Amino acid sequence: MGGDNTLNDFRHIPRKRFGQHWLKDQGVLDQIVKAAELNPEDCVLEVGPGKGALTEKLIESQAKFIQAIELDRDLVIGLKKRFNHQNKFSLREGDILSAPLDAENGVTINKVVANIPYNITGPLLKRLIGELRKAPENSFETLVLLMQKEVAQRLLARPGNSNFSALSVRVQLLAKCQDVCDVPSKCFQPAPKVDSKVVMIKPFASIDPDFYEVGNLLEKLLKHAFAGRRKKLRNTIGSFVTSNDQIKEFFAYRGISLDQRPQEISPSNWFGLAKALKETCVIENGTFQSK
Ligand SMILES: C[S@@+](CC[C@H](N)C(=O)[O-])C[C@H]1O[C@@H](n2cnc3c(N)ncnc32)[C@H](O)[C@@H]1O
Repeated sequence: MGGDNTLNDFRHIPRKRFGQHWLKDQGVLDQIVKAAELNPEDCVLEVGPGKGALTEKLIESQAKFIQAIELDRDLVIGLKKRFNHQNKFSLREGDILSAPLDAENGVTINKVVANIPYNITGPLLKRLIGELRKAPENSFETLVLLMQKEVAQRLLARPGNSNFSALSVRVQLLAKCQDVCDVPSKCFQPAPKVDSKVVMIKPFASIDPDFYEVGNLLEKLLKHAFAGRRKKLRNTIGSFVTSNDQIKEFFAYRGISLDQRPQEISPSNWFGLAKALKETCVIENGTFQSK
């Protein structure tokens, strides 16, 4: 495409505050695009096109339309020069945490493909896939995201794994996560201090609206339990479990014990526990009391 595809096409000193690490490994760029399984119906959102290494591959793919959002004004100038003649591409200057998530040509975006700025990973995931207490604004079919390995491992971890955390529970209740590939720091220029990973996230298509009411309580429960992740449940949430017969029954029915630690409890059991609590408890002064 146009021959202008090196990282040095336009001079720009990478800005740390924008998490700027240019992906230079063609093999990884290809794997990201392949994982997104782009077809002629797809409209893709790219977060932070930077100098356009991934953008170029997305434009070359079968996807119908690419909507990119870039925060750094200096990069926007170079990107416009490089890609604005492409009629399947549009660039919005703005912050992905507040910019509209629709495409400028009116087409509904169904996939997100991005090498994301690490410093906004948490709020970005919340905006793109929603939260336990709040549905997302857009329901995307697939997200293929390159992120810090440590965070990716938490998204992928299963109960019992040392990386299993409150984030694992939150995300796994909202989406299916799959490992795509590891990305060592040498694949970037400049190289970040940490390694990365590409993850495919498929948000669940239908989430019961009641989910978010229970989710609100589950959020409190997770904070409480994972604040003492090495502690047995008995010592964090034990008092209201043992004082409530229905919750005791729930533990027995699901085969959960108060001698377990929070990272041993599956996402569906966490949700079930929150649901049972919602039916039987109220929160007063930050603690659970039987209704
Ligand atoms: C890790 S770089 C990826 C650049 C390019 N996609 C690549 O793969 O080489 C992250 C990009 O996101 C941009 N960015 C940072 N914060 C942003 C935000 N809040 N909204 C939109 N873009 C942002 C940065 O300027 C940078 O271009």
